[in-house]
Amino acid sequence: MRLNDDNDEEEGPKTMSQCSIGHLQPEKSFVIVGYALTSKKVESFLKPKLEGLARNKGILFVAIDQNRPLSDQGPFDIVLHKLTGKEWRQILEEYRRTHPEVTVLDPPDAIQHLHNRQSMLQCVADMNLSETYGKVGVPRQLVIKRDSSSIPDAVTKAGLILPLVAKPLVADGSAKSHELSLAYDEYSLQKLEPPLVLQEFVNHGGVLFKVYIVGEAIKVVRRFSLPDVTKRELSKNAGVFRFPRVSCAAASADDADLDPSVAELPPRPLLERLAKELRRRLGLRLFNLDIIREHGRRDHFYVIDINYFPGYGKMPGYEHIFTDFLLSLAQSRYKKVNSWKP
Ligand SMILES: O=P(O)(O)O[C@@H]1[C@@H](OP(=O)(O)O)[C@H](OP(=O)(O)O)[C@H](O)[C@H](OP(=O)(O)O)[C@H]1OP(=O)(O)O
Ligand SMILES: Nc1ncnc2c1ncn2[C@@H]1O[C@H](COP(=O)(O)OP(=O)(O)O)[C@@H](O)[C@H]1O
Ligand SMILES: [Mg+2]
Ligand SMILES: [Mg+2]
Repeated sequence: MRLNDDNDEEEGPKTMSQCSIGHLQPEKSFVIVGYALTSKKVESFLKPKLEGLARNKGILFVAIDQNRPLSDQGPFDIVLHKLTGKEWRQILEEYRRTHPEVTVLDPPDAIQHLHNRQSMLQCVADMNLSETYGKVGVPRQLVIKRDSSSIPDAVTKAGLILPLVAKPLVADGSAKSHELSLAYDEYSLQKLEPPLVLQEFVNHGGVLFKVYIVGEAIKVVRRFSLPDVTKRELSKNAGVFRFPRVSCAAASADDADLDPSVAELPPRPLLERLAKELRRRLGLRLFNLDIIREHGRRDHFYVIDINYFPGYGKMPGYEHIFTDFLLSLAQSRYKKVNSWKP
């Protein structure tokens, strides 16, 4: 491993993923990052600009071959991954146990915590963050494990107010886990398919904030979101409206001409508190939060979604932020190892 030489120049891509590490002997001078990602993720994240900048900073990305034992590959300084399945989780856990010198981003069990929409938001609810800069909570929600006919009763008992957003309980990245519905009336709730989370819909002016976290770094962008539901609309409409992949279809709202009270970003100190606390409680370093501001209440925020290793490719300047983060990890690991030496 070589420490950051701060050479920031961007140059053309070198597809190191196709090179043999042994041949280049990069372990002597480079930070080696093994990655296990879907081809979609490789395309959106591992763009030529990132690989080029990384290379200039002394970082090499090397594809992990899932058909070969992980221990036979590398050696890696860092392992970056976003794949699903129990088998893969077990491979990673075993690798973490046998290779404590490698930083695995992030621990599989911590990621697993985000694969359930109830446990995902529990940390935010427990924090009950309320301070000078505002209040951060989660919308009131109810988990329905089975029996759709019981939903109207359960909703009344819990005192949830319509409309409700119905989200699949499991958030494992599958297309199905992103199929959301908006339910306008109690009777129609029976049409929903458990297991799901029923969440109060919070009017937020049709814009949400994506808060990207990469280690200590935080970057916020605006995205268009579902429009507000007025009282009149609520009284006129009935039924369940389905949205197959509402969040992915949403365009950036950063350059849009928005009402300033809707567009104003959440206060930086509030986001820093929230991110710091969530990093600690979730045990994760790579994630984003979908945050909305209750329409008309400047300092009332709700976290509605947390995603592991999200679409960083859409985060402005992610190449610099990500490579700096990888170097900082390698540096702290280097310091630790050297402090053990006599
Ligand atoms: O595909 P992208 O680049 O839009 O990224 C997706 C994220 O979009 P975003 O960062 O919010 O723009 C997306 O965020 P949302 O859940 O849509 O808010 C997820 O993180 C998604 O991963 P998964 O399907 O939940 O495992 C992410 O998908 P993967 O790229 O990880 O498959
Ligand atoms: N409680 C809510 N109030 C208002 N809008 C919501 C709420 N929950 C979700 N949404 C809208 O639905 C979209 C998708 O919901 P989200 O929980 O982020 O699911 P996904 O994991 O599929 O992105 C959000 O980006 C937002 O536009
Ligand atoms: Mg989302
Ligand atoms: Mg999500």
